[in-house]
Order: sequence, then C-alpha cells, then structure tokens
Amino acid sequence: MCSRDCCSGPGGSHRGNTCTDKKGAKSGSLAGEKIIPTPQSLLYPYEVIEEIADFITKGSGMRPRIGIICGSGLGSLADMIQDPKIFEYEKIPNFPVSTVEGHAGRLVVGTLEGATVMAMQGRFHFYEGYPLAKCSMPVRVMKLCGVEYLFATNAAGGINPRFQVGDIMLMHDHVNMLGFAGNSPLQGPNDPRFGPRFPALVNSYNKDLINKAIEIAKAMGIESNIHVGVYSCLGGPNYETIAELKALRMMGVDAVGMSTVHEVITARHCDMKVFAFSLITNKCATEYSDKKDEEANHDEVMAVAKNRQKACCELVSRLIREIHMASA
Ligand SMILES: O=P(O)(O)O[C@@H]1C[C@H](O)[C@@H](CO)O1
Ligand SMILES: Nc1nc2[nH]cnc2c(=O)[nH]1
Repeated sequence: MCSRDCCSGPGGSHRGNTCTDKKGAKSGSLAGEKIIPTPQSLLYPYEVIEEIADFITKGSGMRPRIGIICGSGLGSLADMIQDPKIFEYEKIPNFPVSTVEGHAGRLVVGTLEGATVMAMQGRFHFYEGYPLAKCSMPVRVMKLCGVEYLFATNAAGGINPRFQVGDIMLMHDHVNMLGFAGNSPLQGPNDPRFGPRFPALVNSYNKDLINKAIEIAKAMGIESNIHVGVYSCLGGPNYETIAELKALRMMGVDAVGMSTVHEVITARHCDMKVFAFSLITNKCATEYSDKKDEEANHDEVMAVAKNRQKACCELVSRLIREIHMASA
C-alpha cells in the first residue's frame, strides 16, 4: 500500500523505484527525492471517469437517474433495489476499495419505486488515506452514467442538544472543516466538462426535496424524530474532543461526521440536485465528564444504524417514488 500522495493511498504500491496504483499505472517516481504532486483534480481525468461510467452502464444495461450513497451501517438502502446488477468495487476498473466496517464495497444498479438508481454500498473516506477527489470520484461517475439526483446519507454524532439517538437530520447546509483547512475535491485544474471553476454552494441542498421528505416523515408518523440542520465533516478517524464539539456548536453545527460534504461539493459542481440526511447514531457530549458511555464508538454507530434502517429505507424509497411519479 502506498502511503504517499503519488499513488493516492490504499490500492497503490511501490515497486522498486516506481510508484504504481492498483491498476498498474505509473504516477510518480521515487528515484531521487523529486516527487511531483498530482493535483487532486488530475487523479481522475474526464476520460477515466467516462470509462468507468461506460463499464457500469454497459454492464448493467441501464442509465440510472438517481444515485444513492449509503452511510455507515445503512447498506440496506441498496438492498431495496430490484433486479440488481452488482459490481464489486474490486472489479470496476480504476475504482478504489472500501476499507471500513459497515461499507460493503459494491455498486448496485437497478430500479427502486420505478426509478432507475445506482447505489454505493460503501463510500470512501478521507481518513482511509484517499484524497478528497478520490473519495468523491464516484459522484462524477454517477453524473456520466446519467444521474440527476444525489441522495447522500451518513451516520453522525448529534451536537444539537435537542437531537436524540435514532433521529434523522435532513441536511440543509454544511460547514466544510476540511475546506477551512484548504482541502477540496475540486483542487487543481478545473475541467469545465464537469462544471465551473468557482461553483456557488448556497442552496446546495434541494429545498423541494427537504419539504417533500418532511411531508413523508409526517405520513410515516416520525415527524418528531426529524430535524433540519447543519452537518459538518471532519477528517477523522478519531471522534471529536469536547473543545472541538463546543466550537462546532458555536459555529451553528447540529451534527458532525466524516463524509458527505466533499460528495455534495462534487455533485453541485456538476449540477446535480442533492438530498442528504444524517442518522444521529450518538449524542456528542459538549461538557466534560468521566462517563465512558458518553464516548462515541463505531460499534454503537453500526448498531443504531441497524436499528433505524427500516425508517431510513422507507423515507428514501418514498421520496424516490415521488421524484419518479413527478416525472412520469
Ligand atoms: O460513512 P459515514 O459518514 O456514514 O460514516 C461515519 C463516519 C465514520 O466513517 C464512521 C464513524 O463511526 O461513521
Ligand atoms: N466525526 C464523527 N463522526 C461520526 N459518525 C458517527 N458518529 C460520529 C461522531 O460523533 N463524530
């Protein structure tokens, strides 16, 4: 495995003096000390994304309209897909592999509530060692497959004291902490075939879809478990300190996680409509305490996601049905 920028993290390796990604493409040299960094946006040029998209559309015989990214423990969202064509990440050319528990590592293409969909059962995180452009590369693949709507889901810690474990927060905005630190999936030369150099991000989260989701939650009788709020992505893999959580709360953040934001930036850059939600899997303590049970842990995150998967699946499938009906 390569731990340097030259071959972009897991899946890459050094053979002799040469740095090689998992497909064998040479992307840098270890000879001498001169390693030329690859700007993030050049990691996956348009033509490579196009090749991956062709592989999926030809292999599935479909052009999906809705893309779903399953959060930690929420892989069952993809299990709802009918007549699924399944692509293991390892078998997709130039695709990274999933390394996190709760992220199966496969792409599922089929229909859901009549709509053509593709779902990532397993996403890529910055803390796995992947640059942000690689984490969100599948969003561009979705775009070139024909996807118009991105549904991004995640497991997150609730900072807003009104949030309870098992609640769902519909994202209406985000605070991009990795962006504050100068990291973006759009870093490097811009390819206008994807989108503009300086994309605007106000109104990134589609208001109509949020309103529809609230109506659906009412019809499901879970409106008291639904909130609309602000998500923030940190680099992880560690969970936050109390001081960090206090600071995030002061900034107006309601829930914190380690994903989604760079996917949304990539989706908005190529003009997709975005719907995203966080399943609140743990309450974040914002006061100092010795209580061990106030510490976040991934087992708890997975257990809560498993418990709440039914509600999440129903919300997603009903919303997809509305989108499909509206365009039928
Ligand atoms: O992929 P998501 O954002 O749902 O996963 C969250 C963030 C970490 O990957 C993990 C921590 O428990 O859950
Ligand atoms: N950063 C972060 N990610 C999470 N994913 C699930 N819970 C949490 C949390 O408390 N913090």
